[in-house]
Amino acid sequence: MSLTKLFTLVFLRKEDQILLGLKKRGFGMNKWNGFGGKVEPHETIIEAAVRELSEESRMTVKPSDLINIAHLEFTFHEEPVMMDVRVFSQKTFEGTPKETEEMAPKWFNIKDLPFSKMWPDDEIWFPYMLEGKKFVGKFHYKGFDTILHHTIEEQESMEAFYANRK
Ligand SMILES: CNc1ncnc2c1ncn2[C@@H]1O[C@H](COP(=O)(O)OP(=O)(O)OP(=O)(O)O)[C@@H](O)[C@H]1O
Repeated sequence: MSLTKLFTLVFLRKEDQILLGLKKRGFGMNKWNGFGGKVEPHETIIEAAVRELSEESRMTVKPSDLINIAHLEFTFHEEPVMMDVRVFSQKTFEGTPKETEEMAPKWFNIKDLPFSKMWPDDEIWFPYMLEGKKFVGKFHYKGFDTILHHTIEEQESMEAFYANRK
């Protein structure tokens, strides 16, 4: 793999609901997803997670409140780039979700998620997140609709996973 790009992905939770946003432009357009984007060179992963959440939904979280629940890796057939996605979940936040240039946010009941309008990998790993598990998921795509293969491994802690990764 010649190039790794770092991304964040944040999910806010409220009772039996989860906040998703309909992406209005760019990568993943017309799909529901959590809020996130590329980590810029001058910022930490946590700073990027807080910034992207605010830019895309106008919701605010304290950096120290964000809980890293998963690490996802996406690769694409015959593409040299690996997407390294850090996933966070949080029940403590401030604000009312507002539509922005990039996303239209909406609360969904966790039993009624719009998987047919989400990334195909979401349907595979969301159950782990919704059960409160920590995990590492790796997905290899052909195009943007077909997963050629994937793995998911539960983790004791994400800190231990990153510490033990070479
Ligand atoms: C392939 N399967 C996938 N499954 C679930 N989620 C996926 C994903 N692939 C990308 N994602 C997430 O989608 C966002 C893209 O962010 P993206 O719009 O590219 O970033 P950013 O806002 O910095 O871009 P611009 O400012 O528009 O250039 C980012 O949260 C990233 O984690």
